[in-house]
Amino acid sequence: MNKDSLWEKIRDAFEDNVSTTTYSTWIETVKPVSLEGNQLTLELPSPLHRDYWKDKLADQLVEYAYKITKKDIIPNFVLEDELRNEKQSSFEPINDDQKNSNNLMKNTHLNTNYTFESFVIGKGNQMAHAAALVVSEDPGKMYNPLLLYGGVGLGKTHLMHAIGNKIIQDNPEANIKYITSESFTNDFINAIQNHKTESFRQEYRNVDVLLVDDIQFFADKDGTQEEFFHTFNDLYENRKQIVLTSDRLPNEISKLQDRLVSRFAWGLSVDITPPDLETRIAILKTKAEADNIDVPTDTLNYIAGQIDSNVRELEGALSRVQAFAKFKNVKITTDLVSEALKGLNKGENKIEVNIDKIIQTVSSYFNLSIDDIKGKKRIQKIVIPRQIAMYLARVMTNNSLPKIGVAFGGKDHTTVIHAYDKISESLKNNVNLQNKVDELREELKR
Ligand SMILES: Nc1ncnc2c1ncn2[C@@H]1O[C@H](COP(=O)(O)OP(=O)(O)OP(=O)(O)O)[C@@H](O)[C@H]1O
Repeated sequence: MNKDSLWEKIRDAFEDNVSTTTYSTWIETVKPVSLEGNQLTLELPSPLHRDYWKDKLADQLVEYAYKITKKDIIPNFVLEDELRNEKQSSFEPINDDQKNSNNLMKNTHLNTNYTFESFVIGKGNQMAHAAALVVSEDPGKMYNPLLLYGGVGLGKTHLMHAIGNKIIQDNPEANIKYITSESFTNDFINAIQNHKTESFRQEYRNVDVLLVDDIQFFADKDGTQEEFFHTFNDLYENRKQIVLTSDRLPNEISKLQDRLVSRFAWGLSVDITPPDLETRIAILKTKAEADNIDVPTDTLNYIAGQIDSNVRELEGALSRVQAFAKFKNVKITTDLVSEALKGLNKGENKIEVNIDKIIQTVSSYFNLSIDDIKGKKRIQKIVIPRQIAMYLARVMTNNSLPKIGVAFGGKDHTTVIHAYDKISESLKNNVNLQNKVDELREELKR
């Protein structure tokens, strides 16, 4: 693989995982310079970019590069003018120590920045935090598996790493493995191809703690599910701790085998919901302090009021403001923030799934009119699509139940709950419905 194709893949991985702001500010501005051995040299436009990369993105880059190449790629960040002056020799690649300070511990793939100390507790994540803490203090005992679920960017991965970091801190000998379900799948496929399934099994079944991120991507992959089922059983029987994250409850993941769904429910499942205003302010305060950024309180309040989707977007907004102020060489004020975040608030920069779009998409998918979906007709042909639309509104948007009810022609919130329960229940064993809901989800994300 050459520098360009490797960088392209890494860039795409970032694009899928960061906000548009973060992507356009920090990722798109990078140019690959060379790939020599394991060292990937990247050119960045400013010292600020280099600080940001080293601080916030380098560990993610190493992780993506590892997934792509199965090698530990070492990033080397250089600036445009440094390259021009051919002073490259003064820019050492990141050595192992620095890499650790870039928060990636090689053996576990844990991000050492994601700790309980750096996690702000609020209404939406209180339970998840408490459960994670219990698991980290006594792994393999109380809640096994622990499943953290909820929307994107709400801190599931953070808590999962915090568990791993705490266990390592208390017991440096502990064998901890963090992996995304996609990497597990890739590892498994590679193992089959290279006739190394035995060592694959050894690797996964010899751990004390297995942390698997984003299990929704197991959907549809029967062979991997089968393998994971055995891994799970083995670890569980040996009282090893398993922690899982997912964007929804396992029974809502269509094409996840029933035996996995039931095992995942053996322990404790806790959801994380979007942070309220106070929590968002507290998170911003913590981040600003950690990064040594001087932001007046009312300006922080303003940012928290503008960005209400998730914590990742919130962090992206703060970074954008910071970069903006540095480039302009001015202090951060509410006016500056308003300029920096123009066009960005309320998730405008991502594909928005709102209730109206859901109603529209579902009605045309089933060849019905919008009035049918919003109306009161009780014939089967309409009732089911209406319930599917309500279900999607509940799982794909952050609207409250009463708000969803109102958008569906002024229905009571109990109707929405009923629709949600009905569809969730049917999704467990109705393959036809699963396919329809999957197709609709895809359509809505387009
Ligand atoms: N309560 C919190 N306190 C401090 N930081 C938080 C909190 N919640 C989330 N974050 C930060 O927000 C960012 C996104 O969180 P994280 O990656 O854990 O989300 P996620 O729920 O795993 O999302 P996804 O499903 O997209 O992987 C991280 O940088 C994390 O540190």
